Amino acid sequence: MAAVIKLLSPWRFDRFARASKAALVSCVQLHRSAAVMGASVEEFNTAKEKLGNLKKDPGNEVKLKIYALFKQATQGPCNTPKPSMLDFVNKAKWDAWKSLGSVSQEEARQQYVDLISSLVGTEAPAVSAQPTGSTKGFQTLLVSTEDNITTIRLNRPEKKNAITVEMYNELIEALDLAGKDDSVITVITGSGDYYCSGNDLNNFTKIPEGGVEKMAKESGELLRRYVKAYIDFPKPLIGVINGPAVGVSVTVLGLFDVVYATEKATFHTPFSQLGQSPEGCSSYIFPKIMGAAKASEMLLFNKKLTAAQACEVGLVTEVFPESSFQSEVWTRLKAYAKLPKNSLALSKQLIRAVEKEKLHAVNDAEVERLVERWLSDECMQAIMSFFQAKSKL
Ligand SMILES: CCC/C=C/C(=O)SCCNC(=O)CCNC(=O)[C@H](O)C(C)(C)COP(=O)([O-])OP(=O)([O-])OC[C@H]1O[C@@H](n2cnc3c(N)ncnc32)[C@H](O)[C@@H]1OP(=O)([O-])[O-]
Repeated sequence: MAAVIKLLSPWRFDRFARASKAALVSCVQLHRSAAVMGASVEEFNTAKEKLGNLKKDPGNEVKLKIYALFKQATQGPCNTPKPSMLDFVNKAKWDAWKSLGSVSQEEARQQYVDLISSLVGTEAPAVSAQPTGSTKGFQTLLVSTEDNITTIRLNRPEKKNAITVEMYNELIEALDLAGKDDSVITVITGSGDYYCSGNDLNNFTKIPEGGVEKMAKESGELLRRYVKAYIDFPKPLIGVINGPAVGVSVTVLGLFDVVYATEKATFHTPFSQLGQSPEGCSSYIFPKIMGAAKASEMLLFNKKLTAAQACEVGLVTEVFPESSFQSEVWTRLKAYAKLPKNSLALSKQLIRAVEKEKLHAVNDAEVERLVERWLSDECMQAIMSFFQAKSKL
């Protein structure tokens, strides 16, 4: 580990940034005739320059992410042989690159730009009393505002963006800030090959002094606030589902205004498998949008839907081919974000107002049931099985 820290020290990092520039030149040459959507090569280039001007060392974990995104953006998925266990530095870099899986070069470029702008944003002096996504630093999210769009990117790709207690709290805060900033629309998406693997099951292993009852009560309160943040969100909220989605990351999609998915996304709510029960207002919204039987297949019998099936039942608005997903979706979102801000927000609020009270009541009831479930033998047994299976790998 000491070796990793040494290699990625600020001095070495500068060298890495300079080496990256050479690689970038070839990338620009390669792509100079291509029509570039999403983050352009120029934006990528600018982000790379901004990286060299960072005053604060962003830490090894972030540097590894920057490295991985750069490699993915310029060379594509990692196909090089795995370095030996004793080659700590190259192994750490290889692991970071490999964890991006099959993320496209275009998406990696977008994530690289978002990551650098979020790092620059946290260093920039506040220019306005009004909070904006781009001036807030988070540990588990990348939040940036550009072209009238605030993007909240779940950013634990090595854990498939599983939602820790910290991430729940940060998402609540990020949504609160996005609701108040100058952006016209807000987007939630994921880093890496998954959109999100749902609740981080390690949340259940951190038992406070008051015991499991206290843990269940606190988790319930957190979940209630988390779902409330979606119910009350005041402007259009768009899901850009870049890969598989599990559990609570699927259920809250019913509270989004529009959901765009890549064809490789899947939608899975394995609640009964985990001895749990539905949340995110899905016990009300899913039967409403897809009919009781289709909702039961998902919420009771753990049926995993493909993106096309999720679109057929109305959970997903539109499915895109993986190869053009990022460019098509972001082109469309940039056009949406040019529409009049207040008209969009007020129209969304009218649509939501009809059901708001009902949704809060459903949220309360679902949380109450889940708090009981978390204390049940069925649930504890299921969580133990997950960790037992993991330890056998
Ligand atoms: C609170 C409200 C109620 C919420 C309900 C829900 O959301 S219910 C839904 C709850 N969610 C679930 O039941 C999903 C549980 N997870 C899974 O079933 C699988 O991980 C997978 C199918 C998501 C991906 O399989 P794959 O073979 O492609 O990848 P991989 O397995 O190698 O994963 C890479 C690393 O990430 C780790 N990690 C990933 N997800 C979680 C998680 N949720 N938790 C903890 N850790 C998680 C994984 O352990 C591994 O860590 P390691 O070993 O490197 O230290």
